[in-house]
Amino acid sequence: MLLTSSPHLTRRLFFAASRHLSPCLSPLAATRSAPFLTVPRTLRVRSIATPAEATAGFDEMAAGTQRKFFLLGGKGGVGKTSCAASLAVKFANNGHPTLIVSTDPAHSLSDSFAQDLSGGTLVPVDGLDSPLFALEINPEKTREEFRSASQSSGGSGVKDFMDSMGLGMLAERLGELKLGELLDAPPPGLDEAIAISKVMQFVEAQEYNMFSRIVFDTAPTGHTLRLLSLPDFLDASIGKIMKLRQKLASATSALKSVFGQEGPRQDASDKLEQLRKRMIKVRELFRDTQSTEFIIVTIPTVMAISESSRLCTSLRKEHVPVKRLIVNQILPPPASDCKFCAMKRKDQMHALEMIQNDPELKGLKQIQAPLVDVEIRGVPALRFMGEMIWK
Ligand SMILES: Nc1ncnc2c1ncn2[C@@H]1O[C@H](COP(=O)(O)OP(=O)(O)OP(=O)(O)O)[C@@H](O)[C@H]1O
Repeated sequence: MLLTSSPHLTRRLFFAASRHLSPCLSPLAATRSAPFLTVPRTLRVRSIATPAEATAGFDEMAAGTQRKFFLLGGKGGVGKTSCAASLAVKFANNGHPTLIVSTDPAHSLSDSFAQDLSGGTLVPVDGLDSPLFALEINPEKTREEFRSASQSSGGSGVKDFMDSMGLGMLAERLGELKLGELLDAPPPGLDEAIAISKVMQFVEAQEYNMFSRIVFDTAPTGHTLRLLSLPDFLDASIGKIMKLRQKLASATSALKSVFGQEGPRQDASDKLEQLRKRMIKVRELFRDTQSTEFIIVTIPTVMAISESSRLCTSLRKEHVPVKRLIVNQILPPPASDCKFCAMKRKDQMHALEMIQNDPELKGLKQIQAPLVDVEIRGVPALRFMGEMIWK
């Protein structure tokens, strides 16, 4: 079994399990003439690219036992899950009971850890000495929970019912507030916002107090931006529902016996109020510089860096703390006369220069991570990646 707490041994075992690409494409090819198990890999992957911070500042990230949240996000396929999972493993190895949460509807935590972490509940990750748990949020389930609470508290079902009771005027008001639209056809991104509120529910509960580091593997940029702006929208929308419910309560007091649903309606009302409170907490959490940090993950291509710059602008607009930028999958200088590698590397260097000149990104602490010639999969590989990135 590929489990060990020794970084050196981990590296050796990881390499032993490695699958090799074409020597031309392999950034490590030049050093492969020597038996590869004995070559210190850290030396081989350090000599890359343009100015970057020497370390990620992991000590600062790991300092203190108060709970901290790290959200990793960026363009699709840049390595968000690998970076998030490697950070979670490193936190756990440093003694932090850690939870990694995927808010990406297309979960890949199970693939990244090479073990089944699905099911929408906390699952312990095997292969570590210290506690690491994973949670792949099930958006469909949370959407249904929200929908049923909403439907029973003023959605289109209530509207039809009120029409039939001859309370057309109130029904029109419902129409004005577009509640039917909100409740019957939730806007894109609602799944994630609800999912995050679910996470709050988890972290508020006593038995989850143990986690001092919570790492979020978020969905690609578009979804994540909607997630970050939705708490405001939902807070306002739910607020409207709540106000309307109060109006309804007085307007229909004479018909109470007909409605005859005080118990269930109160339940639904409470659920909405709880949801609204959680939304406010989520919004506060996203903006709290003491406890939260959004780490942008990118790769050295013009497209990815342009998108990262826009993401950074949006995060700042939302007052989400962002300090670090991971530039993943950087090719080391080609050690052979591979023209493809030379061209690719030149392209990457050009993209890295963009970061230095980008008003949004140039102030971030830049962490460069090399493209390695094996797929990052399983705890030993993630531990290895964590040692490269989170220094
Ligand atoms: N530095 C790296 N070197 C080599 N392979 C890498 C590196 N980083 C990530 N990968 C590989 O790239 C692929 C995509 O990585 P990952 O799933 O972490 O990206 P993602 O941004 O989370 O993707 P998605 O947007 O689809 O969720 C995986 O096969 C992973 O092993």
